[in-house]
Parts: sequence; structure tokens; C-alpha cells
Amino acid sequence: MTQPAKQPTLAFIGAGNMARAIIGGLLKTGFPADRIWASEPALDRMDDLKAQGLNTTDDNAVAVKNADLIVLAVKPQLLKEVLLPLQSAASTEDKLFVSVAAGITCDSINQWLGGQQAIVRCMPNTPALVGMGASGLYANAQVSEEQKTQADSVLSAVGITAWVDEESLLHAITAVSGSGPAYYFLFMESMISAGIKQGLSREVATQLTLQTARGAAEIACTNDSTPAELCRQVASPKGTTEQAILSFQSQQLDQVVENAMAACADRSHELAKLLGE
Ligand SMILES: NC(=O)c1ccc[n+]([C@@H]2O[C@H](COP(=O)([O-])OP(=O)(O)OC[C@H]3O[C@@H](n4cnc5c(N)ncnc54)[C@H](O)[C@@H]3O)[C@@H](O)[C@H]2O)c1
Ligand code: PRO
Repeated sequence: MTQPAKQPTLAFIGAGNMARAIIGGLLKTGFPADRIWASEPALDRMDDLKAQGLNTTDDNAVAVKNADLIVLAVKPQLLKEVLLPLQSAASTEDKLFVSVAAGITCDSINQWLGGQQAIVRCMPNTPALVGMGASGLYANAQVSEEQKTQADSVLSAVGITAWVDEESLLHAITAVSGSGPAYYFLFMESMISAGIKQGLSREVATQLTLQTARGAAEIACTNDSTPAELCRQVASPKGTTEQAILSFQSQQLDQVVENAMAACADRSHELAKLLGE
């Protein structure tokens, strides 16, 4: 992690999957555990975090008061009821809020916090759990360069970061990388099922599918060739792969993927409207 000039004290409001992935990454990079607060309604669910040296509380306002950078990591459906009681804790100092909640806009968050707070919206993904996350980030006008660097450092602890200048692009980022891991898992499941139908045991089909996914991702990430070129390198003319590719194309794989990602982005828009009032 690139250490910012001033290392902030962090608070995680909600210590579920995404928060824990980020906390784990931060600790691995040497971020001091005693500069992290974690807040959950049930204290005993954070015994492991406390054992690692984090400050834990069941009072979100305490965590917010103690922190410079607050990661909002509750479900989008809960964000409003979590933020409304935090207005006075939030407004006392110059704090940065980093929201990972899908869909919810900076305007909604500011409306609930009752001010003009510095807000970074972030769309991370679950590969953050293994330090291979991909996070899209957007900063509102109140965010200073130093705060932007701090937010980037937190998310860089669990993978790569990409900033966008338009908040609305977070819908597309959700469709690409936020939800993206699920598409690959689904495809793996389909390949395993098809392998079993062709006579392989579940164990062998799973082993070969997962290693193939890992290997293909590694080549795509380390090679200068585009995925389309890498595909051509596997598919010998008049060979076996070509037939599989032709089958995918005849069923309009591009269109299937485009439709699925449009549905994902539409839901992100919808969540912003439904939950943002
Ligand atoms: N899981 C993903 O793939 C993913 C990807 C990108 C973004 N996100 C976003 O991350 C956020 C968290 O998702 P998650 O998968 O970690 O969910 P999660 O359910 O694992 O974590 C949410 C946590 O919030 C806690 N919580 C509930 N009420 C609370 C309250 N009043 N105060 C404090 N904490 C409270 C819950 O106990 C839980 O531990 C969501 O907004 C989601 O949109 C998730
Ligand atoms: N998981 C969250 C959802 O499905 C946000 C992106 C990934 O809503």
C-alpha cells in the first residue's frame, strides 16, 4: 500500500464480507490495527477483529467520531437508517466517507448525513478477499486530493483501483467488476456440469475447470495480446476449439453478455431510485 502523507484513523460501519476483506488487506500491508474501528450491532461477531487489535464497538457514532475515514459497508437497504442517526457525529470534523453500497448516490448519502460531506463512492468486488480485487471509485467535489489518496490507499490494499470522473459510470463498473466475479463463477459451474455430462467425475471436471480459469486469467493479465487474440491462439483453424467458439457465436454470446450487463446496470439505477429517497 502507498502510505499517504497523513495516515488516517479508519472506521468500518458494518463488518461483514466486504469490510473484512478490506480490513484483512490493510493489516497485511502493515496498517496498524489500533487505527481501525469496526462497528456492528453484535459485538461478539467481532471477537476475532478485537483479537487482532482492532477497536470494536456496537455504536456507529463512536466509530465515526474516532475516525478520519469512514467506510460505509452495510447493505444499501440499511444505509439510510444507519446514516440518519450519525448526523452530529459526522458533522463535527472534516471526515471522509467511503461508501461501498451499490447504487446509493453521493447526494443521497449527503442528504442523510445532513451536510456537504466529502464522499468517495466505491464499487469493490469479492476477489478483494484474496488481494485481487478491482475497485471503481468516484469522488465528489468536497473530497481533497489528500483524502483521495487516502481512499485509494485503503482500496489498493486489496487490489487495483480505477477512478472515474462521472458518478453515473459506477453503474457500468458494477456491471463489469462489481458483479463480474459471479459471471465467471456461473460460467465455471456450466463448464463443470457439461464436463460431467461428457463422462468426467465432478472432482476431475471441477479441478480442470478451475485451473483452466486460473491459467486463462493469468495469461490474459500478463500477456500483451488482447483476450480476442489469445482466443485465436487456442483455436486452431479447423480444430476443436473453433467448433466451440462457432457454437457460442451462433447463440450470440456477445448479445447474451450485453443483455446481462445491461440488466445489472439497470438494477443499480433502480436501487439508487428506490433506496435513495
Ligand atoms: N458482496 C459483494 O460482492 C459486494 C461487492 C461490491 C459492493 N458490495 C457492497 O458492500 C456492502 C456490504 O456488503 P457485504 O457483502 O459485505 O454484506 P454483509 O451482509 O456481509 O455485511 C454487512 C454488515 O453490516 C452489518 N450491519 C447490519 N446493520 C448494521 C448497523 N445498523 N450498523 C452497523 N453494521 C450493521 C451486518 O451485521 C453485516 O455484518 C453492500 O452495500 C454491498 O452493496 C458488495
Ligand atoms: N454484489 C452486490 C449486489 O449484487 C453489488 C455488486 C456485487 O448487489
